[in-house]
Amino acid sequence: MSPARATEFDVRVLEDAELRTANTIFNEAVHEQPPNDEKWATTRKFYEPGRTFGAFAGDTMIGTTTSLTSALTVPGGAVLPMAAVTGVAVRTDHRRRGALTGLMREQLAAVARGGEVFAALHASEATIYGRFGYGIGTLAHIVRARPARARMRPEVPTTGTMRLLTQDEALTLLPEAYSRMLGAWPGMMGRGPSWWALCYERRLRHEYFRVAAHHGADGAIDGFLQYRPSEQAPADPRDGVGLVVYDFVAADQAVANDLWRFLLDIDLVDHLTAYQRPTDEPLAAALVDSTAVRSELDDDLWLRLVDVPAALSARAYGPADPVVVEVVDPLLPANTGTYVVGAAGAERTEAPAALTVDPEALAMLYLGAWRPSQLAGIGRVTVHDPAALPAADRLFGTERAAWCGSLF
Ligand SMILES: CC(=O)SCCNC(=O)CCNC(=O)[C@H](O)C(C)(C)COP(=O)(O)OP(=O)(O)OC[C@H]1O[C@@H](n2cnc3c(N)ncnc32)[C@H](O)[C@@H]1OP(=O)(O)O
Repeated sequence: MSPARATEFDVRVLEDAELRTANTIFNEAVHEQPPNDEKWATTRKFYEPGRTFGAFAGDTMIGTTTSLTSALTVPGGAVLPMAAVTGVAVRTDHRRRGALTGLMREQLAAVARGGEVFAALHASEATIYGRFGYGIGTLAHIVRARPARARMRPEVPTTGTMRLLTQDEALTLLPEAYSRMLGAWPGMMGRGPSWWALCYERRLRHEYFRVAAHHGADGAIDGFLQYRPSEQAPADPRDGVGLVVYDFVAADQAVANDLWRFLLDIDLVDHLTAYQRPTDEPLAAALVDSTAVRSELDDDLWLRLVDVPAALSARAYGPADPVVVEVVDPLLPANTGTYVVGAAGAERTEAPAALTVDPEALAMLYLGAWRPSQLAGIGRVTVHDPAALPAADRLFGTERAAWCGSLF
């Protein structure tokens, strides 16, 4: 899909003094009350200097987008710079006139100029961002559990201890703990100070969130949870509340077991929802009653390869014969070209292409969320040489399912 729509608005980088207006436009677009002065003092910390754009009708800001400085773990373990796009909104009275298109064009051009290899976002609606070259790069499960029925099997390994953290402990201890786990999954993203301001400080200081950490045998934090009740406590506490888990990071399966055990053992909880769990998490099999949890497939990280040559050459590939892939990218034409992808890496070539992809399909393949043959079967990869598909499936496949696990 090509973003052919023209924009009738001026788009430029915002000054610091304009950020609160941008934040108000975003809050109103997602039906949230804009922050009061006290909450704004925390909220503004996630706006990094020079990374927020505004779209203007004359002197009036009518749309905005911003991004956090981040990074992406790619298959093989390399970590590359990424812009984590958020705060996207256009005022209701100026929609469908190209404001978003103008904002996306300017933002992607700036990300490319700044040398960030990827842009990524979580989409409010799945129909918006494909036209700008974003594709679903990682999938996740929404897990719904009935704690009363969800008991762990006795043989499930346990390790270390759980502890509730104060707000200050969470804000000081978790960034370093997370950075040690960043390479564990392809698809995990770097969490810089602006991410912690947006997703921890703002929530902990102004809403009712709890944080619990897991300490390993050496005393270091190797897993943690952020959660809150999903609704008002019932008049009769015995009816139980709903709990929603916003963050769940574990260094390994034994730690994840303990985090789940902790969550499922919290008293006076009727139902529990955890978003963004890995699609290959074996939780149901860890329970006495495997039907006490239900998993629903969800889109997770929408990825945009901004520098295709750098992205293709940075990841590891599975063992297979090389395949020549053509990329057609009307929005960032420097990416358009033909690449030979093989077990040893990827580089530009003049050889004829076996497959042709647009940036959205490439993003869906890049972290292994889909196989090339799957996308070929639904017409989203153009096949010039069908014999190349099995090799392409092996090349782009990953040892474990990619997982992002960070909302923003
Ligand atoms: C990463 C995040 O921050 S997620 C949060 C995103 N923000 C929101 O969802 C807030 C509510 N929505 C909005 O603010 C706006 O509707 C936006 C930002 C989604 C779209 O802004 P607009 O200025 O109306 O988009 P624009 O006019 O540039 O449209 C671009 C194209 O996307 C399409 N499009 C835009 N919004 C939608 C939508 N919600 N559903 C389907 N298609 C859409 C348009 O039809 C248009 O298609 P075309 O080029 O083929 O004609």
